Amino acid sequence: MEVECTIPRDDGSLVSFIGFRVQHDNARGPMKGGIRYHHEVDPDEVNALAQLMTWKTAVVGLPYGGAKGGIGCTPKELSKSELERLTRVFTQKIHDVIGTQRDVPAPDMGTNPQTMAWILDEYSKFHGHSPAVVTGKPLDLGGSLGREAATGRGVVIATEELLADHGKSISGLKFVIQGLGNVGSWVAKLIHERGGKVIAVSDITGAVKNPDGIDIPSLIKHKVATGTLNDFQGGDAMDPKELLVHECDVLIPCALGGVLNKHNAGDVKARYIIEAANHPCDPEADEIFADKGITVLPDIYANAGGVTVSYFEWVQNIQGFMWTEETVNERLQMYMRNAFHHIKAKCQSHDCNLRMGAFTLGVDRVARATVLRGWEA
Ligand SMILES: NC(=O)C1=CN([C@@H]2O[C@H](COP(=O)(O)OP(=O)(O)OC[C@H]3O[C@@H](n4cnc5c(N)ncnc54)[C@H](OP(=O)(O)O)[C@@H]3O)[C@@H](O)[C@H]2O)C=CC1
Ligand SMILES: O=C(O)CCC(=O)C(=O)O
Repeated sequence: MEVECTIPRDDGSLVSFIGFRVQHDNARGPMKGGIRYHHEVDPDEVNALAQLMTWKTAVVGLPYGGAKGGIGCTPKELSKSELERLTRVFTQKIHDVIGTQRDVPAPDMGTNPQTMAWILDEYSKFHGHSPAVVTGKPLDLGGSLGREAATGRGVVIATEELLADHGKSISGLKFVIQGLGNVGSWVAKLIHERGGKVIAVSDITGAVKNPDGIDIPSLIKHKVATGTLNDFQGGDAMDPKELLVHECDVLIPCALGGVLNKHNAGDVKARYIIEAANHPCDPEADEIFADKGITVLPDIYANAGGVTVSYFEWVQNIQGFMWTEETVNERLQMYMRNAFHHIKAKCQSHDCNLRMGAFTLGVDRVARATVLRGWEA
């Protein structure tokens, strides 16, 4: 669905944005997926991201299908009240296609718990108080403990599983991270806490490196205070284009799609790539990585911690009972570990790599639900 959202700017002038909600599949349950605010949002991208959600929810065994939404805008150029008006108008246009048992949005790039609070409030004007219509909400409105950190925490659990499978652990390895937003900052923090050396980090404002390991809590403090990585005293500035091909053990893209492609894949020096972002590696890059013996942990598994804790949030809202953060984190670990073992089993039975194993697992589960419902052609 494509909708035009016209809002008054703070100066009274009118401006229009195009918003999308794509619902890909609901064989396994209500559709689920984030809403992205970014200037590159377009129908093809939202469609591809919605499909990824279908396979992702199936890979981790959640009772959901897949959807995704977005608005083509640059959130940093809009004031808080303009973002609120835009989110409310978008919700007015899509309220009758989303719903607790139909399609449940959540945050993605450029959106956050406040965005979800506005959607919840606007949706509830039409349908009555409906906390489970969105996840990733603020705690005061029924959000779950642990959701903010969940995608990053899931990425780190997935990384631990992969490294353990190769007889390694995070401690002492060198990591490079692209993006220091919700996902990237939690990935960096948790890797640092586990003794990994984060030797280079970038965001949209620049990149910083330190071969001895960056003090991540100080870097995050600096970014929160200044809004940028520039002028951080605990490392040297680097060319952001160099970041993805910087020497390291593990490369973790946590920002945009398509950043690893035929132009730079041949120069990547990492031994492992963990897809914390959605589709950061294009198919040509995948082939180059396979030839170079670089192991890629695919997005539909690696970043599934976010939607897993979104599921926990939805369950808590429906039950009207809040879990402790410890319970959320323990159950997240269980889902991520189980999924890794199920993917590995597919890799073994089909003699394929982790991406193919994850897709085979997800597609099989969706196909079984489709057939059981009697929907097959
Ligand atoms: N949030 C979630 O729960 C989930 C997110 N994902 C995926 O993870 C990725 C990141 O999402 P999230 O952290 O939520 O988004 P955020 O908007 O919180 O953060 C995005 C980060 O990417 C940085 N960035 C943007 N463009 C560039 C660039 N060209 N080079 C380097 N850094 C860049 C931003 O920089 P700056 O800080 O300067 O703006 C910011 O640090 C996306 O691909 C998303 O789809 C996947 C699963 C769940
Ligand atoms: O938490 C969710 O429901 C969706 C997260 C998401 O958009 C994603 O995994 O890409």
